[in-house]
Amino acid sequence: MTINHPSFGPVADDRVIIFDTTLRDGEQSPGFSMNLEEKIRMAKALEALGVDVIEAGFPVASPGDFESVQKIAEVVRESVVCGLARSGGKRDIEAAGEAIARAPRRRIHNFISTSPLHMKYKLRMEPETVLELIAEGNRASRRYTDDVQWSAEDGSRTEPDFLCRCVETAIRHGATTINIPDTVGFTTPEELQAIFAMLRERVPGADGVIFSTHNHNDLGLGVANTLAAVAGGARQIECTINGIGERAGNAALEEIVMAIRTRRDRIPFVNRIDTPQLLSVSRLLATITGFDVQPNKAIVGRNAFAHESGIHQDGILKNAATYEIMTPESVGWSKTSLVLGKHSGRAAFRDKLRALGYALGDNKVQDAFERFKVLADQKKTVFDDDIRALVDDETRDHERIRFVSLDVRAGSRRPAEAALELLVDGEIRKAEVTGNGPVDAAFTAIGTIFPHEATLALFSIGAVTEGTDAQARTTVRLQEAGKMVDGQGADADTVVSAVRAYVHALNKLLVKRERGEPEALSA
Ligand SMILES: CC(=O)SCCNC(=O)CCNC(=O)[C@H](O)C(C)(C)COP(=O)(O)OP(=O)(O)OC[C@H]1O[C@@H](n2cnc3c(N)ncnc32)[C@H](O)[C@@H]1OP(=O)(O)O
Ligand SMILES: CC(C)C(=O)C(=O)O
Repeated sequence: MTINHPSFGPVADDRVIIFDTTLRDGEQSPGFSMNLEEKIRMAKALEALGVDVIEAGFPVASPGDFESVQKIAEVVRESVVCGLARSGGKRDIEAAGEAIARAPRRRIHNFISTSPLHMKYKLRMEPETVLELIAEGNRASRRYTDDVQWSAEDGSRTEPDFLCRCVETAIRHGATTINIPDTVGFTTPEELQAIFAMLRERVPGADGVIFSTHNHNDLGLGVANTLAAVAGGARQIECTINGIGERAGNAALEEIVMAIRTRRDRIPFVNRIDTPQLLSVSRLLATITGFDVQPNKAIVGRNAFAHESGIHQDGILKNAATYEIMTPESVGWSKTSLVLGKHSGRAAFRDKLRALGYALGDNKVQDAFERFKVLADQKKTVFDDDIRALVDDETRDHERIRFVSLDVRAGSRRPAEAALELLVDGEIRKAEVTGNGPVDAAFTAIGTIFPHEATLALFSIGAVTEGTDAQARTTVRLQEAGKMVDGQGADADTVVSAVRAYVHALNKLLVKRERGEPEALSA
C-alpha cells in the first residue's frame, strides 16, 4: 500500500528511503568529531549523493551541535534535515525544533529506550512512564514539524507486547516514521525480519507510517540485518558513510545501496542514491575525519576492485564479470586495477607490458617474467617503474656479456667475497675474488672474468621506488681511451644492481670499440 508521507508525499511500495546518520551516530565514534565547516561540506556532499534524510546532529548536546544543525538546515534544500532529541529530555525537542526551523524539509527524531534492561538500569523508569514520555515527545515534536520520527532505543531487545504498545502510542501521538534500532548489534537477520513483520501485523495504524531500521555492527551483521528488516517491511534504512558509528559502527550506506542495486533480483527496491559518487563521498569523510577505510572495505576500500592473483587477473582480462559483481565505474572508481605481485601470472604481466608500451616477443616476455617473479618474492609491491627497470635491463639484445648470478659475503669482520657468473659470448665464466667491500669484490670479479682497461669514472645508486624493499637503480660510468659510457642496472639487491650496471656499461664500450667510434665525452 502506498503511504502518504509529510515530506515525501506518496511513497511507492518498492521505494526505500535512505536516512544518513554519518553526522550524528557516525560522529559519535571516538575521534570522529567534525567541526562546523566540515559538517557543512559533508552535508552538501550527502545531499548531492541523493540521501533522502540527513540526520545532522543532536542539537541539545552542545552549542556547537546546535549551530551545525542550524547551519545545515540553512544550506540543504533537497534532503530532509533531521535533529535528534530524547523523548523525555527537558529541552531536547525545543532545541531540535529550533535548530531545524530553516530547512524547507525538516524532521525531529525523538527516541527513548524500551528494553527491560535499559528502562530499569539506564532510565530508571517504569514502562508506563516510558509510554507517557513517548506520547509527550511525539506531541511536542509535532509542534515544530509534521515529519516526526520516533525510535525505540534497544528495540531489538524489547519484549514484543511492550514494543507493540510503544509503537502504537508513538503513532497515535503523531509519529510518521517508526524506527526499531538494533542499538547494540545483537539481533540476527531472521529475528529482525520477524520483529518488523510482527509490528506491521499487530499495531493499529502501522499501515500509515514508514518503518525504519538502524543497525549496529557489533557482530558484523549490520548490513545483513538491514536487508532482512527491509524484507520484513522496513522502508527507511538508517546508515552511515564508511559504516562509521558507535563502537563497531553502523550499517554502511555504500554497502546497502550496492547490495540493493546489484541484487535487484532478490531485493526489488529503488532509492535515489547516485552511486558513482560513493567513492568520492567516502574519501571526503576519510579526509575530514583522518580515518581511512581498511583496504578490503567493500565498495570503497582500495582493494575492492584490485586483483593480484594470476588466475583472477587472467579471468578479469578475459571477462571482468568472472571476478567482479559490479563495475568499478558504477561506484566511482575509474577502472579495475591489476596489481602485479608474487601471485600474478603471465597474462597480467603481458597486459602490464603492453600498457607500459613494450612490444616483446614470447621469449623476452618469459625471461622478464621469470625475473619479475624473483623480484616479487623479495618486494611487497612491484611498481610500474620496477617493471620498466627490469624489462629495460632484460631486453638488451646484442650484448656479449650477460649477468647470470652473484653470491656475496660481506661484513665488518672480514674482507668481502664475491662469486660471480657471467655469460660471455654464450659461455658461462666464473670468478671468486675478495675485495674491499662487496661492490669492490664484485667489480674485481668482472675484471677477472672479462679483463679490460676501462676505469670507473662514476658510480651512483638510487632507489627506483620508495621503501626499504625498493629496487636499487645503479649507474656506472666507464672510461677507456677517451671513450665514456654509462650503464644502468636495477635489482632488489644493491650489489647485483651495481654489477648489472657495470656489465651494461662494458657492453656499450665493446659496441663502441667494434664500431671504432671516435672519442666521446659521454655514452
Ligand atoms: C543510542 C544512541 O546513539 S542515543 C544518542 C547518544 N548520543 C549522545 O549521547 C551524544 C550527545 N549526548 C550529550 O551531549 C549528553 O549525553 C546530553 C547533553 C544529551 C545529556 O547530558 P547530561 O544531562 O549530562 O546527562 P548524561 O549524558 O550524563 O546522562 C544521560 C541522561 O539522559 C537520560 N536519558 C537517556 N535517554 C533518555 C530519553 N530518551 N529520555 C529522557 N532521558 C533520557 C539518562 O537516563 C540520563 O539521565 P540521568 O542524568 O538522570 O541519569
Ligand atoms: C537514537 C537511536 C536511533 C540510535 O542511535 C540507536 O539506537 O542506536
